[in-house]
Amino acid sequence: MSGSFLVKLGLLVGFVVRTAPLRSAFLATLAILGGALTPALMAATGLVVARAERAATSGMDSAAGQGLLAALVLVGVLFAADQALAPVRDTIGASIGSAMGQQRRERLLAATLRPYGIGHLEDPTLADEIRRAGDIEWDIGPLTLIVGELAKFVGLLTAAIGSAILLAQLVWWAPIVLLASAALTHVFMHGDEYKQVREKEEYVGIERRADYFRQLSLDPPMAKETRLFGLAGFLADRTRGLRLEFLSHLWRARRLGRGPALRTVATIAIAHGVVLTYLAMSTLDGQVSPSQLTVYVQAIGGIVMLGFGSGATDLWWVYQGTSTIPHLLRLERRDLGPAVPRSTTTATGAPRNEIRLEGVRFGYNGRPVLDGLDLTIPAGSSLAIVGDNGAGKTTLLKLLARLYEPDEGRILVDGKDLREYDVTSWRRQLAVIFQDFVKYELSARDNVAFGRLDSATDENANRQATERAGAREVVESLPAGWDTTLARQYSGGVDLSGGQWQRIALARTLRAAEGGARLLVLDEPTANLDVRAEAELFDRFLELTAGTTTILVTHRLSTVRHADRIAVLDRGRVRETGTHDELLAADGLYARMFRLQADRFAGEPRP
Ligand SMILES: Nc1ncnc2c1ncn2[C@@H]1O[C@H](COP(=O)(O)OP(=O)(O)OP(=O)(O)O)[C@@H](O)[C@H]1O
Repeated sequence: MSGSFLVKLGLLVGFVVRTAPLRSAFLATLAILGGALTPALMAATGLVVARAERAATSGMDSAAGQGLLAALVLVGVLFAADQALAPVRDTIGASIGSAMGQQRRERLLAATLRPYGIGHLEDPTLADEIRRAGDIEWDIGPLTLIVGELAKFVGLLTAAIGSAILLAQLVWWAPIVLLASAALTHVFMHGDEYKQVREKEEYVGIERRADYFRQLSLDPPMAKETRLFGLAGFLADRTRGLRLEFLSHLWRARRLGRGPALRTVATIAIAHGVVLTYLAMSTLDGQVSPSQLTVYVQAIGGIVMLGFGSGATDLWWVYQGTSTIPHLLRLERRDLGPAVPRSTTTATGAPRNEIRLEGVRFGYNGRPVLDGLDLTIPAGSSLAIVGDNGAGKTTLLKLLARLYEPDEGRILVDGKDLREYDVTSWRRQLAVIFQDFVKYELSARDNVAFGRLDSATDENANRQATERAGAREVVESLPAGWDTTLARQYSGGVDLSGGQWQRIALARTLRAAEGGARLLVLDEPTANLDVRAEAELFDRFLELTAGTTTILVTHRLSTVRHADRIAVLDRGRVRETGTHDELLAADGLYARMFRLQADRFAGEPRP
């Protein structure tokens, strides 16, 4: 029980109170009331014993007999009240707990969504911190249970204080000795467990890794590959191994060594020996009556409860519960990246003239990907970007979408730095399909309508975009049409082929374009289509989007020739730009790439 525990406890209590002030006050009252019932019950039992002695000699009809009956009724009422309070306290505790869980989820989400970029989401230290601020699943109970446990512990503490007051009537030092012994034995028996909670926070990485293994085994798109490679058993073994590694730390901490066990026994023996001997001698001397003896023996139990049994368990839960809130608060304070900057410069209607990248440098973790890149994209034209794997094509698109900001250089849209524009309005000008576009496990309608959420219910627009993307037949073939969930894991759901998915994603982008997006960005949009479908679709696409600025990334150079201009990206820079014919005539990098692909398709290598 360190000072830091008390600070964390304060944070937890603060969180509880702010989440539900009235319910918390009611729960605290119930907990204290419930706790006070315990010493009251002890005193009432003493009364029963005292009156029973007198009633035994004077009979039940006597005043003493009536007094005994009254004392028995009192015991019954106190006992019933004790029993009735517990479920009410647990119910209120659980309701505050679930409100806290909800609050925490919302605050976690708000903190991680606040930055407008995505760089922070790729930071492993943040992923660990999110896990710590959430419920660490393994062996730590959900926050929902903690409030009830806290209330129970407050009850036990009240009961222990009441018991101490009762016992102090025997001799002032007895409660002090027993409280000290309860605290010491708790530390001897559970000290390592507390240390372990602190250490467990270091192991969230193991837990994340095990979650991933589980997902690899169970998530259908991944499971198909892992089964084929015969990885199922291996993954199960690795998951089990990681879990055991994680739990072994717990077990080691929980194993009660000989030293702590001996210290515990010795502490109890000495403390209880001293108090009980004093009590026995006082009873034999006639200073303590049998009824007082009954009360004192129970009071000893009431104090000791704090260190053992349910008191220890409650405290343990509370301790674990206190570990998550500081992480949440730290995460909220942590600089995860700039929040959406306030700007009154709307990007609506941009780009009208051009997008210009000037000396753009950008890298991940200090490793440069784009290195002094210059590129101009006239508004209303189509540009194809080609380059080897890893050349930085997708990275360039992400910079345009402001998912990252350039480390150096700038991106100008109509002569103004992109950073000056309001980021939300700029993103509304974009319609992007990334290579790894999202296959929403939702209805076909949602999958298309998400391109323009503010008019998602416009069925006509959804249909038109789908028709234009060549996805009408895909939707028509679905068992429940637009309402079909595009994932087999849901009842009535179906999965689509890679090409069908791509058409649906294209429909989503067109939906955004028809809703007013001015810059269409397609990262390998036709990689899953057959050659004929690709040619048809791309011709149609450029025709439909004529006048809209279009950036297309592709490895298929047969597609590229339809674009107004082509930019070749290599080693972080644009090395060549021009039309297909100009670049072939220049006989540079593009010409070499084109010949290589043409040879492959022709099947006859040229010299
Ligand atoms: N989120 C990321 N974190 C760290 N490195 C990254 C990240 N995304 C990409 N990279 C690295 O940046 C480089 C450029 O990646 P990028 O995806 O932009 O290339 P690309 O030209 O689109 O490649 P491809 O043709 O294979 O799709 C690669 O070396 C890649 O490993």
